[in-house]
Amino acid sequence: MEAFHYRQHRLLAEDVALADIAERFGTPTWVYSKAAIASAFDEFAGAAAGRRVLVCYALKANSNLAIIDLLARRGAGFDIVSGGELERVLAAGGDASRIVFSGVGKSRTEMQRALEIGVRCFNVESESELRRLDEVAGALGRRAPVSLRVNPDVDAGTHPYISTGLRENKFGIAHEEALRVYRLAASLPNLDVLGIDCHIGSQITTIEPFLAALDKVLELVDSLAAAGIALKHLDLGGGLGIRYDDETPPSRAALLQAVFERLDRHPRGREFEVLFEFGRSIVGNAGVLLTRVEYLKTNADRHFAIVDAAMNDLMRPSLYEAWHDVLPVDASAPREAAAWDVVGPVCESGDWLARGRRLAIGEGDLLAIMSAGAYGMAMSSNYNTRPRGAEVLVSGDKAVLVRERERVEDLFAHERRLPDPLAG
Ligand SMILES: Cc1ncc(COP(=O)(O)O)c(C=O)c1O
Ligand SMILES: N[C@@H](CCCC[NH3+])C(=O)O
Repeated sequence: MEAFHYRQHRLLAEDVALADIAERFGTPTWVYSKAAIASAFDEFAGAAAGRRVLVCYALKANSNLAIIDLLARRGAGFDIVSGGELERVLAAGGDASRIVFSGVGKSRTEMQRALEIGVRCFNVESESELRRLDEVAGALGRRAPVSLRVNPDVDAGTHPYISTGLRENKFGIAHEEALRVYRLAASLPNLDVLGIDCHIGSQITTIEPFLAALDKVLELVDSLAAAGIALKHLDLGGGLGIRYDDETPPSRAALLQAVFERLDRHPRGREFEVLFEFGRSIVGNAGVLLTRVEYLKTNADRHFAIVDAAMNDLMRPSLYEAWHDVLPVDASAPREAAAWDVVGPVCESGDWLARGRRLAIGEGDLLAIMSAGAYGMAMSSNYNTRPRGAEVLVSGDKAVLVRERERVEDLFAHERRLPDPLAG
């Protein structure tokens, strides 16, 4: 059964009516389905059965502690990109030895902390970072486990803002440079070269780019072996897309099977442990943003439904012109359907969540902005001093608060009025 579905015209999350959640917790509120998150992760884990595979959940997609906890209990590893995300994994009970640390700009402090707690691997993205990591590890008297993130120059066919595997992107080490940088890594005294890493982009809806990147990775693995550098793992990144509108991404199992088939054709393909860093495909369709219509407003040109969620809550539409389906929470009352622009209260013309949607809605109605589990709350801000919404996790007929709604006073709690010397 779909996690979000209608029963007698009422939209439910599992067995809980979204209208009841709005009543209990207010709006805007993010609602996640535990079963949907668990089954997405389990589909990856099931497809990997019989192989040495670690699916590392990319925290950046949604870093709520309850979600980390849920995935940690199912055996997930974690892909992090900051010291903050590292602390979240630990606070949620995740295991340091299952963390891979990605990102182009790791600070010394972040490196120290990650070495102290013993992360699984650093995905290093530049020569300077490699040298710094060696130095930081040496000062601590430790060895740093490393992979180099290589940039395979593969077009993943995604929105230009989220492609990462092209030569022009800031990510990774150019494919042609990789052998030289690996030699450097192998020569530095405080590093252990463990693997190779590659992540080509996000919301990828076909299998081909993953296989093209894997081929480039395997070519490198062979050149490295010839140079006497033997790797233990391949980290193939994340990036599998989901259905927002009419996309038809491969299933999680189909992607993993295609990858394993390709690996099996390589003479040493079975020797490597395989890591993945999936984010969106685990949580994206497991969450919605629940919002209430404040006002309807029609001018000569457009119909606007002004809702209580905005671009500060879900910025994907304004940032990428991303499509999110919009569903009425109560689909029973027939009203004349018009084409509505669903917009928020923020003072920006770019503040919209959906445009030109045929919806039958009235003031006070509840709407669900669908497929909002990934890069929703995680990318939200407090622009216009808007407290961010609550987060609720549903399991069966239970709904629990997993993040309280912010209060306005929280938002300026760390600010100061003019201190004395400047007050005059
Ligand atoms: C290094 C890295 N790993 C994993 C991910 C997760 O990607 P996705 O949510 O598309 O699976 C990202 C984001 O694109 C990333 O930058
Ligand atoms: N934040 C983006 C994806 C970027 C993925 C992070 N590398 C989105 O909402 O689609």
